[in-house]
Amino acid sequence: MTALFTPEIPERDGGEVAPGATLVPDWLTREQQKWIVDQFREWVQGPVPIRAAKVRGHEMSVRTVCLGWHWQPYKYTREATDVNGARVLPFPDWMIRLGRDALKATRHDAAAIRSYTPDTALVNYYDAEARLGMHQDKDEISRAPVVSLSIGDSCTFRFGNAESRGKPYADVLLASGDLFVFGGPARLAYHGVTKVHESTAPEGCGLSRGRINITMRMTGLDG
Ligand SMILES: O=C(O)CCC(=O)C(=O)O
Ligand SMILES: [Fe+2]
Repeated sequence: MTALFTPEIPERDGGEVAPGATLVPDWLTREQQKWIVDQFREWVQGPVPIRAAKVRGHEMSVRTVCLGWHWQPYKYTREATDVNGARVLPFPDWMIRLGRDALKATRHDAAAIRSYTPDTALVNYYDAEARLGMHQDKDEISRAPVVSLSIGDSCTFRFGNAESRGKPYADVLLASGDLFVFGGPARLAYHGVTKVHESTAPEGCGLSRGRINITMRMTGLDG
């Protein structure tokens, strides 16, 4: 019944969502989105294939493949000891450049841009039912900004505060091509994905169903 009425899709406004957190709608061109989806199709095959990470024995609904460092709840390793023991693919140079461009687009200062060297990316795939509970990205030692890119179906992204999973938070729409950067006072804010909006992927983005999200990060780890 509820589906007969307007679904709760948040507004899609660019700008500052919270101090330190900025949304830039339509940041990636369709061509860039499609090119990244082509890379994704290779990443998922391995050497460490895409998988649902297990949290306290339960598989997450989101599936993840990593670049540079492998993330598992709740640490980074070079080898995917929770999957097949293989070493993850190296972090691509083009993604470092893209990360710096993202900081430029969100008005970070020159020193922050120059020193930004992301060394891990968590590449998530969401089908229409997938969700991501409210969490902090805090397994990194570095507190450099997190750069998030979305491709495919849009989602409702909940961005909250650093104190608790609860209010205050803002619900924003992340659509295909959008950039979201959170750093500074927002770096440890709780956030999650409450809903994927099925069949909203635009023509030409390279993905006909589901949603890809890439978060690049600086781990601050050596070796
Ligand atoms: O899918 C998203 O937009 C957020 C992903 C995320 O928070 C994470 O991978 O830690
Ligand atoms: Fe996160």
